[in-house]
Amino acid sequence: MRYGFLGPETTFTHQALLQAFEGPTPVADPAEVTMVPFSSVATATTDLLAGDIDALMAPIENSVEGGVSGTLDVLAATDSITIVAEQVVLISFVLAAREPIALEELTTISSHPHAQAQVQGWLRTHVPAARVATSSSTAAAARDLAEAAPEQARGRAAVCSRLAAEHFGLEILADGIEDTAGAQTRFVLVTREGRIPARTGADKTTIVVQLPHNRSGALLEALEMLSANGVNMSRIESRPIGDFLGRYSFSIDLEGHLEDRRVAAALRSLHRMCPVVHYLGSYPRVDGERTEVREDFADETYDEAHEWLERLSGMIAAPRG
Ligand SMILES: O=C(O)C(=O)Cc1ccccc1
Repeated sequence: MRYGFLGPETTFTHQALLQAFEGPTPVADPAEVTMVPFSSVATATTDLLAGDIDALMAPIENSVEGGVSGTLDVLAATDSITIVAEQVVLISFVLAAREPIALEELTTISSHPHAQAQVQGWLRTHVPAARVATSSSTAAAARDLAEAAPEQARGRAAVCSRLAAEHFGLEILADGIEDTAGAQTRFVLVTREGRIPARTGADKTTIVVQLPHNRSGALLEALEMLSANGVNMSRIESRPIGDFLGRYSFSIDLEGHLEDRRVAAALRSLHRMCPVVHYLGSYPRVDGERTEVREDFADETYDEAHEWLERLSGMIAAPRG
């Protein structure tokens, strides 16, 4: 099996993928997996859809910056991708260069846009004159600097993980330069085939919905369908659909599994109401936190209600004919 990730080795996405093979419920046997680096989530997604890779790890949400639009948009655009697992990685950055150098002498600092956003305060204070350049990943910034000709490496530094700096043999000029300590990024592992991992009792379900156009209170109505079935959300984000100004889809994480009657009932209601509901998958929560379900939202209660109605329906007289 071939699993894609934003490369090269030692990116945060690579760390998320390695984490997915550890712990009590590994997503696969690492001995059976070839890890394939990509330079963007978009190219990796094309290869996933074409069948060149079997799965792909991609960042979806950051505790500081919020949703990762590239991933959210890819997920919203296709029905043939399923999320099968999530991972959370603690994010901390170092500033690294080829040789020890005074911060005042730095002219260019390269990194991935997510990393740039998370260290911008530190860079403004400590290296205000340096230009910030974009790399395809934090580890790519470290690797490119390590491999550059000496005259091209002069005055340059990379923002990356300590692991990447050490792996590519760079000098760490400053450690822990993130503006928010303890920031985390959540990643999802997506596959092409529509097989849904079984319910564990500590699960999440991800959907993307488009609401009926120009209907006052449509979002409220949709949320009421979740609330009426005791379904809690752990993320909701709006993303432009792209065809007209003002048209948005909503990317939503729900607490629970498709196998939970309450989640299934909420999805049925959303399907009745919304022109588009993309079901993106149900998968185990990485924190293992089990969902507390009130008695009136328990599977048995839904089943009893269903049986009750079946009994009543059985009493309806056949039409006279
Ligand atoms: O560039 C990386 O290392 C990535 O995996 C993308 C990223 C960058 C910064 C925070 C989280 C993910």
